[in-house]
Amino acid sequence: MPLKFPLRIRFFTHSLPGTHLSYNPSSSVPLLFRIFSSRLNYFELGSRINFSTLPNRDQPEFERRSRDGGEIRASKSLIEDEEELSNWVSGFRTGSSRGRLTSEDEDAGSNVEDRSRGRIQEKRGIRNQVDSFRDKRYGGDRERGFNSRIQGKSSQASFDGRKDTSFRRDRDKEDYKGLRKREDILEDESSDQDVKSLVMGGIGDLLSEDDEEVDQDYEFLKKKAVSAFGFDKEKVTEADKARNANDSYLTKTRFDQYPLSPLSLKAIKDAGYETMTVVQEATLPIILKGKDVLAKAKTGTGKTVAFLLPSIEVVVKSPPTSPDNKRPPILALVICPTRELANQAATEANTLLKYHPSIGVQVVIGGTRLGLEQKRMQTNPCQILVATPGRLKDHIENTPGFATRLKGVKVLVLDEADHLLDMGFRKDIERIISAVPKERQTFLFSATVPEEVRQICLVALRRDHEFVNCVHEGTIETHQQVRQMHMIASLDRHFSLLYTLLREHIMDNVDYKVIVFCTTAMVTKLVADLLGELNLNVREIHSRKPQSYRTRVSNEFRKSKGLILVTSDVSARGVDYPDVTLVLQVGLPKDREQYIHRLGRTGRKGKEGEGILLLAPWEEYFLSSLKDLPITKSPLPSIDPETVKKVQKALCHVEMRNKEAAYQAWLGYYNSQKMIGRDKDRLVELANEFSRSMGLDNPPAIPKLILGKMGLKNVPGLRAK
Ligand SMILES: Nc1ncnc2c1ncn2[C@@H]1O[C@H](COP(=O)(O)OP(=O)(O)OP(=O)(O)O)[C@@H](O)[C@H]1O
Repeated sequence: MPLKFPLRIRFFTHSLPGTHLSYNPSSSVPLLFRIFSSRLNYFELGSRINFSTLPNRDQPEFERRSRDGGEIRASKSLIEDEEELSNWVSGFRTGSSRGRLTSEDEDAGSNVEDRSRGRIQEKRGIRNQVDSFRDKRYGGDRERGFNSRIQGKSSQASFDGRKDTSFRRDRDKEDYKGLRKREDILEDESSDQDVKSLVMGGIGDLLSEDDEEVDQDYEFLKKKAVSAFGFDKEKVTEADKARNANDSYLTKTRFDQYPLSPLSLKAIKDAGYETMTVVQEATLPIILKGKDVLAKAKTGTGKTVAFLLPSIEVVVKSPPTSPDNKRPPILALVICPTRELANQAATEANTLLKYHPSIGVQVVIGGTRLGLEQKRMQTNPCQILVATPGRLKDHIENTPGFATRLKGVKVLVLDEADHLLDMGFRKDIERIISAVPKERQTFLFSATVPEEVRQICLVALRRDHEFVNCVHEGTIETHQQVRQMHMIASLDRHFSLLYTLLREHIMDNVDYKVIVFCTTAMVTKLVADLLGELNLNVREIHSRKPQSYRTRVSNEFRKSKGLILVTSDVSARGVDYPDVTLVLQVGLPKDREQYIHRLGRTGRKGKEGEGILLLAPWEEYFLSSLKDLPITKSPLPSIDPETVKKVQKALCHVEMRNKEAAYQAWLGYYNSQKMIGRDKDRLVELANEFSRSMGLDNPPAIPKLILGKMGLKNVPGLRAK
């Protein structure tokens, strides 16, 4: 077929430096997006081509690459939590959301339906998004060296489409305001899994892409790549492996070896940072040269300082703003996926700014009053702004003069970049990037940068950016000094096991500090209630708690010892709690990356730690995604009958409505997991097993509307109300 050949060529050239795959949605048959959305994920050409420009150095454990060609990942769950869903459902009932349900172009960002539809669109139109997004970044100038010169037409069309969408967005501003209110509650966008999974669960099946034709194309492309570049696998030397095994996060390089402001150096010294960490040493010289950077480095190895320090330098070197300027520019913009992380980054920035009194850091996050933030930004110095995406977008659209201030941005940072560029945040990030100048420096940092997200990263970065990878391919992404175990036990034993494991850990560690990760916010609440009933010293953090409470608990946990934090994924990434002795993950993590980030809450700064993943037998398949990590099977501790009784008794004291909410959230979460959600009968059997494990033989009834949205209407074993 004539169409196929050019598609292959274009796809292939995408991995070459300075080239760009173009995609014409009108002609590019489903075959192309099927290749992109599934196979390219595993097409590792990007990771195998090292365009290193650094001279050989044997000390730091990083490698640099030119931009490479991973591809777009399948999206994640999109609905934030039950509250959002039920709000939306009521909106639907009253007809207020109806327009959004049918309009393809609606772009209210936080609308549940938008998001769920977005997931399908991501699969189908992802190439479009990258093209049009890149158009924005490069001002629609197709002559900027991408091979889009050949394919400019289609991209221009999609750019026009975007203009249309933003026009509509303006038109619907009022409507949008109402939606933002709801989004505020959910500012930890896509961090809690609850009912955001509900709607998506039924969609998974539509997204299956196995197809013989795709297989053939994949093989063809792979062969071409290997023959063109003459190698099939990135070489990992013994020296690399030895360095990784050593796993030291500090280097011998001092900060004063670089041309940093003396006042910053003084603050660094006061903070007790003597030498640079690996990622700091690897990125600082490149950033100081003015380049964009995509950096991958293990958890807890100082990425925050790595991006803050050079950002501060940019601010220091910028001319001071006149006091008469009513809209002084924001010079550095740091985006973090969660509120806790944003607060933490701001605190670190303040540490580094100790001797720069005229430079101010402000934080804008959801869950606080917009008006207060507006006032703070207006009355205090605000050259550096740390924000979560939803709230930042809100300010862009609703705070007078804010958009003008953003025009001063010289540095844009995306912390946890892979997560921010994932589907849950993508629209907000697009909006934000379009609000800051194209002429800027951009830094993307994360402990995980899956191949399939790399392509998306390109939309924010300049063509000549550097990829700094401090985790060599072929070496492990987690810390050697963290002992990782998994345990497989039937659901009915999970609560007793959890209690037993915690008790044993407490007995062995006087200064214990444990984080228990649960699948959803409501399951987190249930587990926290249960452990509290069992007289363990617990705190809980998840998206259903008010922000003030979350900040308080987070600060308390940071400082304490002898405490267990039960949490959802709002604490999975970036949060720096020192000296965590154990991370216990109960149930299926959202994906491999989330497992790594959660585990990364222990073993920070070279310290030791322990990680346990507790799964049910039908969740065991997840382990195949961790097979390159040093995680071993652990025998189950024996549980004495007294413990079982004690746990059952404690469960009786947990409020019924919390159990009901946990059941519904559990069902929604696993419904969205492709492997489990596929077979609805089996899913419901498992959910009812979970219900029994809470002591409820009769599973709680679920509103019909919600069952409908989950695609679970009339599935035997469910009770509808
Ligand atoms: N040069 C340094 N020397 C010693 N400690 C440092 C240095 N730089 C940063 N730190 C400390 O290391 C700890 C971990 O840093 P940070 O939270 O930035 O890690 P991270 O790599 O961003 O982790 P994650 O991937 O989990 O987000 C922090 O307590 C920070 O203060």
